[in-house]
Amino acid sequence: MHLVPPVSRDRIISQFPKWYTPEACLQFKEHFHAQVRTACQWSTGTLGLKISKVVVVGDLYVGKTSLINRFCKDNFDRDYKATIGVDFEIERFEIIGVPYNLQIWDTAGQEKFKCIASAYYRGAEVIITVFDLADIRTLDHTKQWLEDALKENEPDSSFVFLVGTKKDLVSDAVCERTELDAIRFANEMQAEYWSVSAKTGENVKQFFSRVAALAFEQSVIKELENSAGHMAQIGTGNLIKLEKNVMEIPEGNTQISLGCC
Ligand SMILES: Nc1nc2c(ncn2[C@@H]2O[C@H](COP(=O)(O)OP(=O)(O)OP(=O)(O)O)[C@@H](O)[C@H]2O)c(=O)[nH]1
Ligand SMILES: [Mg+2]
Repeated sequence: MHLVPPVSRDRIISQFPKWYTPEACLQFKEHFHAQVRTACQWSTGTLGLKISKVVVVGDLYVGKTSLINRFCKDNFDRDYKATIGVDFEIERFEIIGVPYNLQIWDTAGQEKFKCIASAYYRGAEVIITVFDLADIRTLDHTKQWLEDALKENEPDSSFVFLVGTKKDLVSDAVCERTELDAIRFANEMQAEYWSVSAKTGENVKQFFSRVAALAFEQSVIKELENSAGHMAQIGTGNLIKLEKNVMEIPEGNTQISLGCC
């Protein structure tokens, strides 16, 4: 029998992680939705794994692989090794007591690999669009990267993040100036904005915790809506039994409109 090791402490999320800046933030909430918390409390402890797909896109050399490696392996390589096509990592979390995985797809920024990479955009619950804070031209290209990724997905089905990397390479003044432009872009892209450094690790854990919490909550809400208040299936093959009157959700309501938490 294979025993699955426990999720590491820094992947256990019990409070809703905070945004980076209120000027480009997807949700201002500070707590998990009350109904989501209730549903998760009812889980039996024998849940299968729930998984969300995350796709990371952006120009070559902006630091996509480094960002993922800092988070998943806690390392940083100064040498550039171009990603060829795509690669992925699976990162385990436990969110308000429920096991949860992010499948993080790292794609190549080089033009010659774009057609391979774009084949993996489909079904992304989260799209992370990356640029280099030390190379402002890469910010200009983020809208095109996002457009290409959105084309492969249902409208309004993905959370979008805009991430400026290599924060350690720019002064605070340059970072602040670039952030003004980036926040404008983020608002136009309906994205949440973050500045990070894979080299120092600044904001990397906070960023991915935020990604995981938003994607987790969204997927639970979708399943509660689909279950129409009888039996919510959280993840493949795992059942969360719910009191009918507790979980009733108005029909056709796709917004998060379950009352304030
Ligand atoms: N100083 C600094 N360098 C970084 C940072 N992130 C990445 N780099 C460097 O930037 C270069 C490119 O990083 P990668 O992560 O390989 O870039 P990529 O976006 O994955 O590139 P492609 O795979 O070709 O699309 C490497 O030499 C990294 O060491 C950072 O936060 N700070
Ligand atoms: Mg790469």
